Amino acid sequence: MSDLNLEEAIPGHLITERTQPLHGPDNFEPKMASYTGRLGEDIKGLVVLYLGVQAPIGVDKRAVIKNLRVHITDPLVGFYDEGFFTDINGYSNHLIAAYWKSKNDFQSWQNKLPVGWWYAGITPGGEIGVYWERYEPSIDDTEIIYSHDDRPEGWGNLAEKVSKPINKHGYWGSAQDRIPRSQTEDLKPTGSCQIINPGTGLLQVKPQENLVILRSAQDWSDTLDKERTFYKKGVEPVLMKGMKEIEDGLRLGCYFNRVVTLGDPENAQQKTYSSGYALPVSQAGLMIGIIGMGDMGRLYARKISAAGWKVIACDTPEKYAELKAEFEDAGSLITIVENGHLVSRCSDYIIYNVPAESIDAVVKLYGPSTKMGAIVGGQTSCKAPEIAAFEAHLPKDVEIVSCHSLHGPKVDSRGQPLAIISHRASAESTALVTRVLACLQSKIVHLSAIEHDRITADTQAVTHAAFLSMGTAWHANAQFPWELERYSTGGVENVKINIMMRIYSNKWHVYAGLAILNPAARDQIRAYADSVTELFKLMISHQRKEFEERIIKAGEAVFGSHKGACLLLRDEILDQYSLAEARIPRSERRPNSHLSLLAMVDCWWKLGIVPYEHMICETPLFRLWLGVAEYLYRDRKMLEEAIETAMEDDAFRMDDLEFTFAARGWSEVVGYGDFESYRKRFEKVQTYFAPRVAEATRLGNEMIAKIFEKTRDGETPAKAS
Ligand SMILES: NC(=O)C1=CN([C@@H]2O[C@H](COP(=O)(O)OP(=O)(O)OC[C@H]3O[C@@H](n4cnc5c(N)ncnc54)[C@H](OP(=O)(O)O)[C@@H]3O)[C@@H](O)[C@H]2O)C=CC1
Ligand SMILES: O=C(O)C(=O)Cc1ccc(O)cc1
Repeated sequence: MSDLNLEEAIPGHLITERTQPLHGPDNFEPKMASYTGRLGEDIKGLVVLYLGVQAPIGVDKRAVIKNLRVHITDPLVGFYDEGFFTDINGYSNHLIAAYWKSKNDFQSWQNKLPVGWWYAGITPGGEIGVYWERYEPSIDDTEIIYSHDDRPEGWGNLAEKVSKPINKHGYWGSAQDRIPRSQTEDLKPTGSCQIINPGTGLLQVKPQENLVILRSAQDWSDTLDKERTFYKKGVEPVLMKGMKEIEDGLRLGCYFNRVVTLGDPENAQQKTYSSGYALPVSQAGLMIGIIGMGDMGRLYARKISAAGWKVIACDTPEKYAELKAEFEDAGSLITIVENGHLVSRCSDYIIYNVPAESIDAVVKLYGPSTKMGAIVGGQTSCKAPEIAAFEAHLPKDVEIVSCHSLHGPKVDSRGQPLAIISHRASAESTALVTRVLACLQSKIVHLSAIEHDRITADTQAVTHAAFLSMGTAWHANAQFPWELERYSTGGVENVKINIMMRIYSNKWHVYAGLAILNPAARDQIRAYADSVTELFKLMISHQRKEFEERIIKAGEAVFGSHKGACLLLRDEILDQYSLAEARIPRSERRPNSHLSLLAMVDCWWKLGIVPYEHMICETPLFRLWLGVAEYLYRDRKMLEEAIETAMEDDAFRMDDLEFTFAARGWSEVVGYGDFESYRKRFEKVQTYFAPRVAEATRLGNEMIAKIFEKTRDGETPAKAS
């Protein structure tokens, strides 16, 4: 090709001194000619708009398309075309692709139209949906390449002319080399893809910076006989196979790809184009390591790989074959290896998902194998020992960015808090971790390790201590609470029973680790046991005045500033999720002393904790626990009944006695830092309740999903009465 006098692919006025390396071999000469469209030098940036209408096949979309078309056929629109395709979910789509030469032109066009014109008449939840994808690439973010010099395509239709054969094509990475900005920037992605739901059925997706958007087209309308047969039989099937592969090809780095035929189904042209949204090469190339493939490791591996990142994972060597069979199916982006050394040496970002009490030993074992310059984090619920292990055993060139999903593995991660702890890391590496974990669609909270442990001591450890104590007390009294009339009273009792069962259905080490290893947690659990004991003593000695005053004072301190605010929970929802066979009508319900809740509020008051301030790290269980406490304290009648019952009614006395023993017992075990005694206490109760765990888990999941679905959809909770 050297005799063809190749033109530089980057337009002359955008050439600058290159500081980034080219991807091709030195003195590369393309084997065949390609051309580019030359846009006018006055063009500083473009606006691209894909306007789509989507509906099940057979549904008439014509009226909606007509409404869009009316406004697209406007002289301010530089170029547009229309086409159709069936998407990966089997819906039929009509797609208008429109291009403007400047933001000003686009804005002038937009200003003529009423707000929301393009979805006017669309009913949320109806059969027809519309989408609006707008991109505003600056001119040095664009490139065009053609195999022929007489077939403009896409924004190439805005060009003044077509070049002579160009120099940068025919090698891997050449597309990036043709983009003017790649002369001085590596075009690595920054930020994270975000999905925002502003309500009213609209969903906004904001991709990270440096997303690759491409339109590639084929036009066989001029082919005849042999050439057409060659295209139809030899080229198109292979092309379509490739298109299919990248259509659901996050593993190849492509968010999605659509193959559009120009025209409409009744009048299809002999032209197709595909429009794809790809991750930059660097994302596809990164390897995410997971050490520990238990409940949380699996959740992370599945979500991260589904978002297009390559994952390499291990658990203990005995589980290698079983995990390999489970995760390495065709097309999977997950590779299973025998041990953490193999994960560590090739991963760019490693997440330890192992029990908290073994974090030091596991990091000590695999940490030295960590790839140079990698990022390492952990999922354990208490950060002090995890960070200490990283500092002790990781090479100094390794960065540390930890995380903590504040929910169990069976809870939908969307909208739940996710703590990111950037401990020893550049802003870039923290951003990378944030981008990888964006696939969980959680609410990201950036905290230091110390802040994290202080807050979670309250949101998690004390909450768990209360429910653990309930289970221990019911077991000590040989009761299944849902079989007893006095606990078949709906609302608050349902929460107590379901959450108690939920905790005992989980692994003991999860709760032991976060309570025993977090010094703040130990102190708070002790304070809770003290509150339980002191209130119980006032109850059995009938010191009503002191008891009542204490309850009211604590309630004022904790809930006083939230009087007008919305309640976190509602009885109607909680009532639905009961393990009991018979439900007692609300009017006939026997009040409870609610010692566990009164002591919780008393403990918050004594420790000066305002639990609402910790909502940034709320777990589903904490939200429920605070929700029922709030519910009790803001319903004057219910609180008075609880005080009356605590003082005068012996029906709950035995339960409250055992609850007091249990709270002190758990506090002691945690105080001694005794994992083995913790395990024994936990498993004894776990075994007792095991027969009903499956059903309780289902109910608990439904209850949590319902409550969080309401919150996520922005529905206002009940107003306080
Ligand atoms: N479950 C939850 O609700 C949440 C848990 N967390 C935290 O996340 C971490 C993981 O919890 P979770 O997934 O629930 O616990 P799991 O017990 O389900 O998973 C931990 C896994 O790590 C494995 N493991 C232990 N040692 C090694 C090793 N040397 N190499 C590779 N794998 C190893 C364990 O194997 P084995 O069992 O054979 O020892 C187990 O399969 C814990 O620190 C927990 O506190 C955080 C948020 C929520
Ligand atoms: O919601 C809770 O408190 C749970 O029980 C689930 C859980 C357990 C451990 C964590 O570190 C985070 C969440």
